[in-house]
Amino acid sequence: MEILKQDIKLSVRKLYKNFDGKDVLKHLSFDVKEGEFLSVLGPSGCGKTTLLRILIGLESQNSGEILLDGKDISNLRPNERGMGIIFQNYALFPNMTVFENVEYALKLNPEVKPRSKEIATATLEQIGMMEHCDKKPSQLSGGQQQRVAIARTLALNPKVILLDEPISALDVTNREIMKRELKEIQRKFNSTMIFITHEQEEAFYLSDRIMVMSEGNIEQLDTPRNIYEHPANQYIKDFVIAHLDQKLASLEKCTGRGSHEK
Ligand SMILES: Nc1ncnc2c1ncn2[C@@H]1O[C@H](COP(=O)(O)OP(=O)(O)OP(=O)(O)O)[C@@H](O)[C@H]1O
Repeated sequence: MEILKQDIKLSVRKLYKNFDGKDVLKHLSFDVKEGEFLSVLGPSGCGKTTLLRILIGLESQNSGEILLDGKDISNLRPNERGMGIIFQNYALFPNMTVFENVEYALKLNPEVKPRSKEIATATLEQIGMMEHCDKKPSQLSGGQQQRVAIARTLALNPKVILLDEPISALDVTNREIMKRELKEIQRKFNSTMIFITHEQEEAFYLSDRIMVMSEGNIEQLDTPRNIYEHPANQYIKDFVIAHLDQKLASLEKCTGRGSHEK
């Protein structure tokens, strides 16, 4: 799928990382479009987290470039990159209320500080958490805590939001709810999101495009439909398609519906 140059938000060029003599990212190149939800899908150890940590600046690459809105940010500090990150464990401040958690980083920025209350209120309202604004994180469900973590990131209006397996820590019911909410939030805020996951269904449900990785390489980068209909190689057939078909078959078995009835 071709991307027009003016649509590119983030551009990664020949990103290479070596840990203790092992090539963990093998010269990855890819673009992310403005407003796109891109999933990075791969098994444990394929380099997903390393990629995310390099993008946000928590880890440095051995070589390669990261361009955001055409500007080279490869060597900037994390807080200078204009990106936000949402971790699996939410990382909320336990002693602060929901409102204080969202307002905290806004107050640290002199430019937005005067409007910190207004921005925190608007974001919490949009995300449906204003009614819980005086609660501490421990008084919230896992899904609600995750929503606060998302509100805290969105309030800072980052150019790109990175999500490190944000759904995996939730129980099955909350995971389904969060999946739907995440998609809604992304549409509402028109955010550019890069979502790390090892769950095939999650990636297929949420993404505009999926980047499938194995052992530091990109195996395929395309829309869910194109990947399903035109798997690039045997790895995609085994790791992605076979898994999805298996899930579909067990779903049909549970509901008593055959594939011809779809
Ligand atoms: N700080 C580090 N020092 C040495 N090796 C590391 C370091 N961080 C990651 N690695 C190695 O790099 C490889 C990729 O790890 P990474 O965490 O990026 O994979 P992943 O796809 O995110 O896996 P998971 O889903 O289990 O988190 C692994 O072999 C891992 O052991």
